[in-house]
Amino acid sequence: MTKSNGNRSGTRHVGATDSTPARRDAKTPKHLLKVKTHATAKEVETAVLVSVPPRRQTDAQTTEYLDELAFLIETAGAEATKRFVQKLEKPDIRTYVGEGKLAEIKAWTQHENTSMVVFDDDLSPSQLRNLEAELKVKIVDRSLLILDIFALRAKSATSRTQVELAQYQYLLPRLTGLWTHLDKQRGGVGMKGPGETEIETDRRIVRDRIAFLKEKLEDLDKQAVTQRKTRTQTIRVALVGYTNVGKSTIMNLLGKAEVFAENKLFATVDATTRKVVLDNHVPFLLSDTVGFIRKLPTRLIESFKSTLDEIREADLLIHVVDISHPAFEEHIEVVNETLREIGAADKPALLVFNKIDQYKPEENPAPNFADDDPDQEFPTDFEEAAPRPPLEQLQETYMARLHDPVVFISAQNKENIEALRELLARRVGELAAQRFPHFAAGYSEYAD
Ligand SMILES: Nc1nc2c(ncn2[C@@H]2O[C@H](COP(=O)(O)OP(=O)(O)OP(=O)(O)O)[C@@H](O)[C@H]2O)c(=O)[nH]1
Ligand SMILES: [Mg+2]
Repeated sequence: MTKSNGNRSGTRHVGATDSTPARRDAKTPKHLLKVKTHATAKEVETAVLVSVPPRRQTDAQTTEYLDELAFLIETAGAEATKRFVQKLEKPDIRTYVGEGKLAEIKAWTQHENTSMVVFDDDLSPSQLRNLEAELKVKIVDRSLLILDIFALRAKSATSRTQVELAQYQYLLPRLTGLWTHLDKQRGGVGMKGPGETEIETDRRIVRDRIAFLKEKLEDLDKQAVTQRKTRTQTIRVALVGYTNVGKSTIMNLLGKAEVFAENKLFATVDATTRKVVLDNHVPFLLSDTVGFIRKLPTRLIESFKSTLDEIREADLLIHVVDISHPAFEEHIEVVNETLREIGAADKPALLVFNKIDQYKPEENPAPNFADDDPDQEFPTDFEEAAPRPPLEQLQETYMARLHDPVVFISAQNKENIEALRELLARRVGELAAQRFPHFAAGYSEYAD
């Protein structure tokens, strides 16, 4: 772990890791790369997490969200070492947190090894600038963090172009802040200086680049559409769900594919499609897709259009849920909401509750910042989360409550996979019978 203070004296970080397509692409202007790239430290970077929950949010939820943010940080290759929480009606317009909290954060970052301060929301360009001026460490917001992870994971031409486009769209309104490191050199010179001209030049370059990337994506999209047209004779099924729930693991089980599955968020960024034949049933195409997460910026969702087309064009969705996660019900909501946003909410779906091996009833998710964080301002109003019911009870509740078929499995221990296969084969059979009625006689044995 580094003893020096991270990026304090270095170039500021505005959206790229060393692995970003932006950086590898020879067409990106050199001077832009210089300002937008930070050295990916060989040592583990340390991060301070900051959250401003609205007053109605329970402490258990706040902990849950901070745990998720810490997991995102870990996935990006850094380590969360401290959490600051301030309950406010809404974040401060100037510095996201209030003055007092900002002073506390500053005192901490000055005395403890801190590479960056990470905010669990998106910051406005002016908040970003003010915080950077005040704290003098790398400032990272939620979009930037997710973009960094996507950049690390994106492999295909399409997903790399999508990430690069999203990075430049993130960068554009924030370009003014890029020149703050010149302030000292400019001294008493007024606000209009060579810096401003350079910003305008950079804005133009970035806009050109955005236009170029959009065109490139359109071309890639056309190719993908042509490719997908050849698949119209086959039923298409897409795995969807919150990130890290086990989609790729299920894909590997059903599709005999080797898809990268890992206990990290956003292990999958590229969509993968495999032909699946379950025993003697109707063959179908199964796609593994990028996971969803709360507060996923709409802009980011939009730039992943081609990946999400895989979901939009599917005949059936397998919505995978990690039932061992304390916030699984909220995750279901986030996924349903995201499906609504991308126009895929009305598709037939199977709900698959995964990780039953890890489900622990009676467990209360307790806030863990209460004990070790003297800064928190609301220790008294901790609301206990209700204990979780036994698995059997949960199963009955869900089976009774939902219209869609439900199945409970452990992809890891291969528990109840047969039930999933049967359900899937039956649903695909039914859909095939509707889509291709003239063939119906051929598979009447399972289209019951
Ligand atoms: N205990 C347990 N772990 C599981 C199970 N299924 C998957 N996992 C683990 O959960 C982690 C995430 O699995 P993935 O298959 O990568 O999840 P994903 O939904 O594809 O994740 P992203 O691509 O990141 O959105 C891995 O470490 C898996 O080994 C299960 O049934 N039980
Ligand atoms: Mg995956």
